[in-house]
Amino acid sequence: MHKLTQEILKQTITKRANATHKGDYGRILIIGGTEQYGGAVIMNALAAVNSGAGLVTVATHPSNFTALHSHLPEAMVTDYAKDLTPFITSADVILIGSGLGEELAILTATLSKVKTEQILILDGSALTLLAEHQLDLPNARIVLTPHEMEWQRLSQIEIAEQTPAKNLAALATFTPNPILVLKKFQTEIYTADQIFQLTIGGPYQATGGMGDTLAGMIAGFAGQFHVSLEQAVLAAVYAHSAIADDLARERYVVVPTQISAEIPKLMHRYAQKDETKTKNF
Ligand SMILES: NC(=O)C1=CN([C@@H]2O[C@H](COP(=O)(O)OP(=O)(O)OC[C@H]3O[C@@H](n4cnc5c(N)ncnc54)[C@H](O)[C@@H]3O)[C@@H](O)[C@H]2O)[C@@H](O)CC1
Ligand SMILES: Nc1ncnc2c1ncn2[C@@H]1O[C@H](COP(=O)(O)OP(=O)(O)O)[C@@H](O)[C@H]1O
Ligand SMILES: [Mg+2]
Repeated sequence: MHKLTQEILKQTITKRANATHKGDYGRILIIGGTEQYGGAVIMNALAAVNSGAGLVTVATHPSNFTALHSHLPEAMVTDYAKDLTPFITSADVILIGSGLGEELAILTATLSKVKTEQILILDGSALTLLAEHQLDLPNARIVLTPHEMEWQRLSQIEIAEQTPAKNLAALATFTPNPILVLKKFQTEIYTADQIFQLTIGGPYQATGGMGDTLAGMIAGFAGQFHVSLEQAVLAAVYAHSAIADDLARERYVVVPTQISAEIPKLMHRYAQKDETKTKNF
């Protein structure tokens, strides 16, 4: 198992070229947020925009539009119950599932429209629905972001039995082969043949919305950095907990929206690598 270090951020976060525009930094479509769980997509979107995503559209229940815009006027919105085909077609990255609740039809319609070259991140309720209804994954570049209970539902491996060998074997049964971000204390990231472990982060992150924030960061990094999907995912996972650790030096708990507010500062430090060699992150 490879331990993740800040090297992943040094390798991934680079200075932006001057002659670029929002179209160069990823078109992200976020789908989720029932009436009850609107906060989940707000946290996805806050994280994606603060990670540098060029254009973010949120397809959600209309009751969430005003709250989303009051937090984030940068995001566009659409009703998730309408035909999302044009939004799906034009997206580089689709993140579906945070706060999606029981909206199975929205999930299956999305899975049927995703194209091979697109990045599809499945989080939260999408993972539970996948497991409950034994849905097939579409042919796309897929990232699964379950916590241990969601992975138990998907893999049928009890939490106490979730060893690296068993997790890899379960992952091999998925087609196409996804990247698995198994979230917990010391999150593990599984690719087809390698396992990476996060050794930073801690229980000050145990707040609802922390995973929604991570999913938005993965979307933002994957849409923006021209590195492998695996590298973008690893960098987002590391950055999320590096910020939490830094904030936790002066806080008992770190809340998800505080993490999003700090993302541009962390990215700035890594883009200025040579001036920050002595800093913690
Ligand atoms: N403000 C919001 O709108 C929020 C919406 N959320 C959404 O709510 C839906 C349900 O997600 P939940 O995760 O709450 O519910 P789940 O029922 O999927 O999982 C939570 C259960 O798993 C158990 N568990 C065991 N190991 C765990 C681990 N390592 N990490 C987390 N839980 C573990 C918990 O004790 C709990 O009983 C998702 O779609 C999620 O995105 C949550 O993100 C919370 C915040
Ligand atoms: N004790 C802990 N130590 C380190 N990280 C934690 C701890 N508890 C939670 N986290 C992190 O917080 C996030 C929680 O994700 P998740 O359960 O999906 O949250 P939510 O769905 O409420 O947004 C994951 O990234 C997880 O690794
Ligand atoms: Mg979650």
